[in-house]
Amino acid sequence: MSLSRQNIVTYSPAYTLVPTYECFNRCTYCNFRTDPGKSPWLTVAEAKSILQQLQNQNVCEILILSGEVHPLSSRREAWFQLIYDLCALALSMGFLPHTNAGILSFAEMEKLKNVNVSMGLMLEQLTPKLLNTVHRHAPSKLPEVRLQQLQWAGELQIPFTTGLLLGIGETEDDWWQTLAAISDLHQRYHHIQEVILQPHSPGSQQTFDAEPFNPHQLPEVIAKAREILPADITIQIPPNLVKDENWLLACLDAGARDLGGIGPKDEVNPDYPHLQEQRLRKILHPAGWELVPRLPVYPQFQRNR
Ligand SMILES: O=c1nc2n(C[C@H](O)[C@H](O)[C@H](O)CO)c3cc(O)ccc3cc-2c(=O)[nH]1
Ligand SMILES: C[C@H]1O[C@@H](n2cnc3c(N)ncnc32)[C@H](O)[C@@H]1O
Ligand code: MET
Ligand code: SF4
Repeated sequence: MSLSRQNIVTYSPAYTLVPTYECFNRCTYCNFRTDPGKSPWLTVAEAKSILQQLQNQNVCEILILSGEVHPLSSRREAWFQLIYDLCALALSMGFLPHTNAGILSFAEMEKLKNVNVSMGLMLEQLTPKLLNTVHRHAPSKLPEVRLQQLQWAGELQIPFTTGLLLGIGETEDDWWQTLAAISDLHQRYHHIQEVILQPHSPGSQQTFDAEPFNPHQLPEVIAKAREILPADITIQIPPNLVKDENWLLACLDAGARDLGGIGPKDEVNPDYPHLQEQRLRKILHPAGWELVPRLPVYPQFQRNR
């Protein structure tokens, strides 16, 4: 690698499609979900008209981010088919789909592999303590179920994004254990392309009454994560959740090298708008960083389709 490339920070010009906001889980930090049956689903026709407007706008990634229909619900199959059809549509229009639709069966994951360039699922935190608090009514957040998703993605050789949600009642030791688990799985399957360190950021819809994760702690977490994770995993931080410019720069100094998907709306944290790309450049450039767009699949994972 040439010296000049050491000061590069990447981001993915992205647009988020939401098949449905309805979710049978009730994570208390969630600002996204509605109750089952309470939100109309996105139609393929609506998605097509959105995607047509995005053509020639330099957007590559279509993030398909969804609330979850219960695996035993009679509506599960239609839900899955919609997600599949949205991915296939995006691909056919020249975009690169990345799906995070929560917990999938092995067969569902195997099918989605054919219409995604990469996929994602946050581990959040592996400590079972959270099942008594923020995840009490969220069966999809069982630690062993989420770890198994990462293992299946490895078996299927799907380039994968995962991460930690920070500040939801875990301890520092819990961070290192969750990171070590990601590291172990990657050493077995070599499929994790990036790890998101996502600071809990309270929004107007959530019931979880806690402070935002202290951004001043983030550089320390990143530095330790850099030590725990294999060097070929990139650390991603969401710039809209790290408001202070100096702390954003401190995160880069600590080892973060990617700013994730940047688009018109952060569907998970709608109360935290993204800075314009030009504004970000103005913050990063004086500090010696070059902001460069990337695809939702990292070069080392790119295969001919
Ligand atoms: O704009 C966002 N993008 C989110 N993304 C997308 C991410 O920033 C990247 O665009 C993708 O990882 C593809 O590179 C996620 C992807 C995942 O697989 C798992 C969780 C997230 C969470 C967010 C998020 O909160 N906001
Ligand atoms: C899609 C991902 O978004 C994250 N997520 C969900 N709610 C919040 C919040 N209030 N603040 C920050 N991140 C959140 C979770 O980690 C989830 O897996
Ligand atoms: N429901 C999925 C999860 O939590 C993805 C969207 S969260 C707003 O993993
Ligand atoms: S965070 Fe994901 S799983 Fe949890 S309630 Fe929200 S949409 Fe559902």
